[in-house]
Amino acid sequence: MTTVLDAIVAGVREDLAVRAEQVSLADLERRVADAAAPIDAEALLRADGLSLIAEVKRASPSKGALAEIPDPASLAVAYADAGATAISVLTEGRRFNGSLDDLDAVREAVTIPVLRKDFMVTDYQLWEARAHGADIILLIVASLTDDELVRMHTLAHDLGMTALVEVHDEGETQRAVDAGARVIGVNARNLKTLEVHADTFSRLVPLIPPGIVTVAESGISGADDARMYAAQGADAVLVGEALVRGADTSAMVRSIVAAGARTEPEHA
Ligand SMILES: O=C(O)c1ccccc1NCC(=O)[C@H](O)[C@H](O)COP(=O)(O)O
Repeated sequence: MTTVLDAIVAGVREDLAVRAEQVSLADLERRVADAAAPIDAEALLRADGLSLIAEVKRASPSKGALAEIPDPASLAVAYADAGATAISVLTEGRRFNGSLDDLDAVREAVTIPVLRKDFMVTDYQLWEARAHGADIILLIVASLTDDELVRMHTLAHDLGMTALVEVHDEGETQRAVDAGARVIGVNARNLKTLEVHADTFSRLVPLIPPGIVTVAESGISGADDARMYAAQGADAVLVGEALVRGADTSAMVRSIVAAGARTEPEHA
């Protein structure tokens, strides 16, 4: 049966083939050589307190249109000024209405780490991410073989980027750990069914060895959820919809950051 994730990845591969015709890998390699050095996002996410990765998200397969975001750079600046640790930029065009232009605009506008959030299935996309200034890339375990996961994780680190390795069940968590992941994102949204289960993080976090940075992703609606994940030991939360739909984005960022700062992990 074709899942939502399969359908997204099929579209990503088609769009990628077009871009690869226009910009060669050699061109990307030259741009990477000239690019500013990436920021060590892993170290920032590892720091005390709960970090917030705030997402620029216009639309999604689960909810359709969320927000127009005509100026992603000013949204990113608002996130950064209010205390976000990093900015996530969705660059997939068909379902999320994002682009590499959004990534460029955000990269230009902020000095904190930027995550290229996309469905990475080839090495080319990693070079592309770095050429466009990304400090972090997403590797979704469900859409990669073990060999691809290890190879792309290694390449991301060789390019100086942090790899956010995303899982949503026990098997994927083990695969991420075996691949040497240093930052694991536990996605409460099952990307095959789009169902969100808020208990996914607490179920999977015991399987993640100490020392690996953990990020709770999806379905986070505000400070109460952030407090809950901080108490369960999350190092960071990744929030999209609640921020782009909220009436006062800066206030919501500040409240999430403050909630995490005041919460001790339950096992501490
Ligand atoms: O958001 C979706 O509907 C979605 C569907 C299929 C694949 C990925 C999807 N989202 C990507 C994300 O991981 C989220 O944008 C991110 O975790 C933020 O989630 P939220 O705060 O719930 O917007």
